[in-house]
Amino acid sequence: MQHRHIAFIGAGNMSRSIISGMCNSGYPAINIIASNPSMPKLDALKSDFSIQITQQNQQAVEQAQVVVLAVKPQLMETMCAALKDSVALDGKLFISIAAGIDTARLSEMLGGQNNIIRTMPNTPSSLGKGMTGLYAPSSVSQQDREYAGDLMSQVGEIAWVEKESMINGVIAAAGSSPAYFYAFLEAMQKETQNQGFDQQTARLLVQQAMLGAAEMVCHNPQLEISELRAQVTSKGGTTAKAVEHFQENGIDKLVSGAMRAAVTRAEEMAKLF
Ligand SMILES: NC(=O)C1=CN([C@@H]2O[C@H](COP(=O)(O)OP(=O)(O)OC[C@H]3O[C@@H](n4cnc5c(N)ncnc54)[C@H](O)[C@@H]3O)[C@@H](O)[C@H]2O)C=CC1
Ligand SMILES: O=C(O)[C@@H]1CCC=N1
Repeated sequence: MQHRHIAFIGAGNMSRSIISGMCNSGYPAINIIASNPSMPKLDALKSDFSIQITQQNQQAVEQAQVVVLAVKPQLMETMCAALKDSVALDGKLFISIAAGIDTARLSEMLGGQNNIIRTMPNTPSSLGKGMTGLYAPSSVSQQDREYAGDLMSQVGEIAWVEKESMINGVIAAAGSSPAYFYAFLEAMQKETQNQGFDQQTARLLVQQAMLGAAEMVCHNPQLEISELRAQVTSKGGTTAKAVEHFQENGIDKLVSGAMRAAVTRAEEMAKLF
């Protein structure tokens, strides 16, 4: 990928994951700068990856061709207002990773800049196992799209969406969803402990089952997920009873309700911020 000068505004978990993926795949650290109001996360980034650091956003952005907007959604407006008043932004590519702020609103926050790509990554990016959805309005060049796609490919798989509203679908399916799996595993671990196992063994049992199941899905793209489920489910056996219990208690409705709640919240956030 092109090694453009890139600034990360906000040096939190997501920025760290992306920076780690970039450095591991040979992106020159000298071309990466991160800014954050406090020093500890910056110091860690410098010592782990030898990137440039600063506490001044404008200093990071001045030299950068690409600016990653990586602060929490509720802080985006104040951060962008200070930025547009202190640095010339024309000609730069902006890549937002924030949930619930659309490109039109980001453009407004940035004083009319319109070279903006929206992305929605997830936390497994920290292990290079991320899933990122991307959206670019038609005003963004092919070269800039390629750059953003290459960038997010450093930390996992990517999928472009045609319509911006579909980014909210990406949030529900991939951005937020690691937490759904954790919630499911927490419940499984608890019940495994109820069955008499100690905490550590209970965790090992459920986490290894989850890892194995995930690998089975990834390594068998030719099989529908329902077929993989069928392979575990002996007629009249234990799995059939467990799956029946899920179905009788409305697993599909529960899951779709949770995903819709995530989409609805993303829509609400778009109005709030
Ligand atoms: N955590 C997740 O699973 C995901 C988060 N996101 C989005 O990523 C963005 C960042 O999230 P995280 O990295 O999890 O948050 P985080 O809280 O770890 O990082 C945000 C960083 O921004 C810094 N910051 C606050 N005000 C600032 C300012 N004015 N200028 C520069 N830096 C400032 C904070 O000190 C913090 O280090 C959010 O917008 C979130 O919606 C997107 C996908 C997944
Ligand atoms: O919960 C959130 O709002 C963010 C976006 C996706 C994951 N975490």
